[in-house]
Amino acid sequence: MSDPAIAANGLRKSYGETTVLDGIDIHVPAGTIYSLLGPNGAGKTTAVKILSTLISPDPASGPLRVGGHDLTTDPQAVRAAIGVTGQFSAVDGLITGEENMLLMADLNHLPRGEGRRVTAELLERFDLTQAAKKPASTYSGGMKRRLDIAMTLVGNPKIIFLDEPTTGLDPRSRHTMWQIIRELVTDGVTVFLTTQYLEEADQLADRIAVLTNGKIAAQGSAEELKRLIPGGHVQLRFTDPAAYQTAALTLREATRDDQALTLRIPSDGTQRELRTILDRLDAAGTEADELTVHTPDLDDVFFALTSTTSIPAQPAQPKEAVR
Ligand SMILES: Nc1ncnc2c1ncn2[C@@H]1O[C@H](COP(=O)(O)OP(=O)(O)OP(=O)(O)O)[C@@H](O)[C@H]1O
Repeated sequence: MSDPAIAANGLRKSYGETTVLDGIDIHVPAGTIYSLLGPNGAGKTTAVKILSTLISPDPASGPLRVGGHDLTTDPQAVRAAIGVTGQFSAVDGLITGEENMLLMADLNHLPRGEGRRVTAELLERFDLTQAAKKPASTYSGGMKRRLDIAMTLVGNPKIIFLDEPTTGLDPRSRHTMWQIIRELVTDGVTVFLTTQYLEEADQLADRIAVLTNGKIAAQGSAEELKRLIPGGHVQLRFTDPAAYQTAALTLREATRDDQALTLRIPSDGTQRELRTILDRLDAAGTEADELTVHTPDLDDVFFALTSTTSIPAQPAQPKEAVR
């Protein structure tokens, strides 16, 4: 297996008495999307700045490697492997989109012809060819973000840090950006994404880490995180009262709704649990007309993990997923 794109162990950062990152571990396999989620001020931007060599970690941190290079001893090699698109865009509004791109090509020491070729290709890819000769200050928010990512790609980075890439964008531009991020990964790029939108992490990330109080409170896929908090259940709906009665006698732990002919069984929604329920129904010779798995959504998880109180016993009404 190849080296992880990012392997940070015991990452620490304090400002005076304030501990912002209290020894967090981040492991991102190459070619995947990792999302760091956390409330405002949790330390997401600090983590991005450290991993992209903009600020130093505390010396007490464990080994930190990005792109296979040690962050402390070989920051130049890390810089050559990464691209960063931050909350403060690198786009210069006074010059055209094309000129911004050519400037990046110069900064990356691309020969002139090569710079022009890459610029034309990226402007085309990000649907900016028509606007290429206009000053970037005339671009919409979505166009500026696309130009910003295009500029990051001029250096052909293997790892890209996107710090809140869709904040302030309208839904259509946000979806375009999601598509761009997915395509980056298809091309083999690793994406480290911070976002304040849970839906964004849910849509894009292979792995999500929830950062709170300087520590990672939980990490996993969106589905794994959703299973961490209570509220999941399987609902079975019947049209035949006799089938319903048989099932209710078989699944005695279920909550009954005799009017609606539905049974609700607490479950984490895993394949194993579903199979067990279906096997028990089979053994009793009965069959449900509809089976629905209800899982808490990522909002429920986020609030449960980042609130100061413990996980609520009654989370908000879970979203439904008919399977
Ligand atoms: N240079 C600094 N000196 C002192 N404190 C700092 C400095 N930079 C950041 N902080 C503090 O570190 C904490 C984390 O900030 P950071 O910007 O990393 O959070 P964030 O999770 O990115 O938040 P947001 O979503 O609001 O951007 C905040 O409390 C912030 O005030």
